[in-house]
Amino acid sequence: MPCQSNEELENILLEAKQYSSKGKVADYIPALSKANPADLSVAIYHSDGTCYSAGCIHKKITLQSISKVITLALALIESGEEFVFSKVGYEPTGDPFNSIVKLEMSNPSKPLNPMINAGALAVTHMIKGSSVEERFQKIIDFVKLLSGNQEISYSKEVAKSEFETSHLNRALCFFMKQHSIINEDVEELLDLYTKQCSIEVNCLDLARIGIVFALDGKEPITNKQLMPSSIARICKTFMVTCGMYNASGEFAVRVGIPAKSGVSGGILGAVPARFGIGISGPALDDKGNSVAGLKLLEILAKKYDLSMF
Ligand SMILES: NC(=O)CC[C@H](N)C(=O)O
Repeated sequence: MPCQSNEELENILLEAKQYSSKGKVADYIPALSKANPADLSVAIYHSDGTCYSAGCIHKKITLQSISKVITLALALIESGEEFVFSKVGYEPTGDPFNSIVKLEMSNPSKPLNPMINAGALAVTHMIKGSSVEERFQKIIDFVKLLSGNQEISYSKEVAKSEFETSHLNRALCFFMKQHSIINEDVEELLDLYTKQCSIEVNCLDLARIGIVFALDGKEPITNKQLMPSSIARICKTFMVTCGMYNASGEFAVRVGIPAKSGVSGGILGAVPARFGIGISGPALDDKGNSVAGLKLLEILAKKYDLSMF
C-alpha cells in the first residue's frame, strides 16, 4: 500500500519543492499575492481513514476553482442532472479558465462545462435559497460535511479583493444573463461566487474531501453516503476532462487521476476507490496550476502506480 509514513511523504515533498521557484503566485486577485510561493504541503487520506502528511499542513489556502466541483455536486443534488445540463455543457474547452470566447461561439450560447468560470458561475446561480447568505451557508455547510471539519470558514479579505476586481467574471455573467442562462442580479451572484471561492481549507481538508469523491460519495470512517454515487462519479469525470484547466490532457497522461486545481495553488485529488489527496503550493505555472503540486503528483503517481489509465 502506498505511503505508509509521513517520512516517506516528506522525502517526496522535498524533491517536488524545488520546483516552486519556477512558478509565480496569482496576483490578478490582489489578496492572493500575499501567499508564500515556497510553501508546499500534501496529505494523503486512505480509504481506511488513515492519513499521512508533510509540509506546512495547517497553512490555509482558499478553495478558488476547487469550489467548482463542490457546487456542481450540490447543484446536482438540488436540481438534478437534466436541469443542470440544460444550462451547462459536458465538453472541455482547451481555453484558459476565464475565457469568454467559446460562450459566443456556441449555439445556443451556454458554457461548455462547469469547471470553467462561466460554467461555474451558471452552477452557483442554481444554488437555491432566499438570500446570498442562505445560499452561501448551504455551500459552506456542504464543505464542512465533506471535509468533516466544522471549523471551516471563509476569508473576507480574499472575497472582497476578488469581488472588487472581478470584471471579467462580471462580463461572463452579463453575457449569460442576456442569453437567459442566469437571471439573478449579477452583483449578488458575484458576491456568492467570490465567497464560495474564498472558503479556507488546508491540505488535510482537501484530502478528506478527495477521499469522499474517491469512494463515490462515501465518508471513509462512518461509511455514510454524503452524496449519491452517480453525482460523485459525474464530478470525478469532469475532474479528469477539465479539472486542471487547459492542462487537463497533459495531466491525464502524466498523472492520470481525477483532480481539481485552484489559483490559490490547491489541488484536490481523488484516486478512485483508494485515496484522497490534498495539496497546497501557491506558486503557479502559466496555466494556473501549482507547479510543485503537479510535480509532487507526478512523482506519487509514478512511484505508487496511481494512474487509472
Ligand atoms: N482558476 C481559479 O481558481 C479561478 C477562481 C477565481 N475565483 C476566479 O474566478 O477567477
